[in-house]
Amino acid sequence: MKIVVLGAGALGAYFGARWQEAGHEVINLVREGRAEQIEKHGIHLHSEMGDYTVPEPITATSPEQIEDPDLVFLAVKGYHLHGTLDWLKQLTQKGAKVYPVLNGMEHISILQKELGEENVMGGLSYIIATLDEKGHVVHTSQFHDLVFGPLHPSQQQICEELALACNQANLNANLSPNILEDMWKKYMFISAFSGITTAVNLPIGEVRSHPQTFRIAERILEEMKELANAYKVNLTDEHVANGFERLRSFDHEMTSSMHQDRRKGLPLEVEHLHGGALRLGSEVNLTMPYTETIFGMIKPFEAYQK
Ligand SMILES: NC(=O)C1=CN([C@@H]2O[C@H](COP(=O)(O)OP(=O)(O)OC[C@H]3O[C@@H](n4cnc5c(N)ncnc54)[C@H](OP(=O)(O)O)[C@@H]3O)[C@@H](O)[C@H]2O)C=CC1
Ligand SMILES: CC(C)(CO)C(=O)C(=O)O
Repeated sequence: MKIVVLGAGALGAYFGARWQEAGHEVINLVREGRAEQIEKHGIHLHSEMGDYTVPEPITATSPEQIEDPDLVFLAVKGYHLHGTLDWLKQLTQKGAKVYPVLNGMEHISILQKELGEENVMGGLSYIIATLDEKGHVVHTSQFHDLVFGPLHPSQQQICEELALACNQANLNANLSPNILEDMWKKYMFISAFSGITTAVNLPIGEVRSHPQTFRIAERILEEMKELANAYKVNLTDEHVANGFERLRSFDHEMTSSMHQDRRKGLPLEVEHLHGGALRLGSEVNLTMPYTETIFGMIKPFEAYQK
């Protein structure tokens, strides 16, 4: 497959490298700064699932340099989504489908409106990865999972081709028959996990040691379930219980990517995640007091620089 990685940061560079390792053609479509960094230091994975150096990383700095792309793996932060739309339009006009892997939900309707429903697949990822000072990927979890599926009947074939490509690679992949529900499950979970860890600036183990604090995470799961239900996605109390159980099962030091970003003094995706949930809630007259409080607590750090 010919895969364009748009957003060759922690997650994009990681999965791009895994596909390339399996023999697929991967083009990292990057801005100037990242192009220079890749030129200087290459793409390297420090990974619990096996280190890997991409022998000859391919970069492009404009879609005009790319012919016949099959797929765009879109792995930018929510606050960079709008900056990718022109390039995405050019790539979809060249025949590519877009697999967005961003946390959250708001980006889906934006992409569908801008690119056409037939061009936007559903997707998400479970991984814990970040970039070091050389722009190398540091992958610190035992999981490196991709979940994807069609949001439009015309996408079944590309999803099956991607599943085959993933089967050949050092990663876990799941072609989901109900990707919308899976995305909402992740959105529910990440709103609680990233919300509580980022707001109190502590890893999940510390949060768990204070039941009053941990309870807030459970309340956010419940609010997100109500929100999904308001959008006719059937999340249940069992999904809430599973999400809460997952938070219980994480290692003491485990934390969310948003909290890692707060620690590094990087911008935060809180507007896309919690802000997006509140906007969706207000459209269906759903009040979400815990989500609103967490949103307000994180907001001052959104553009915080060390
Ligand atoms: N990291 C993780 O463990 C996980 C992340 N996610 C989600 O995945 C998404 C990506 O996260 P992550 O990989 O951590 O983010 P990173 O910040 O590491 O990477 C994002 C990359 O996008 C690039 N980018 C931004 N705008 C553009 C543009 N217009 N054109 C080309 N490249 C662009 C940035 O490059 P530049 O240097 O030019 O700014 C950067 O390299 C987020 O939504 C996150 O929530 C989900 C699960 C886990
Ligand atoms: C829940 C987790 C760690 C797993 O991928 C994640 O998505 C994040 O922190 O952004």
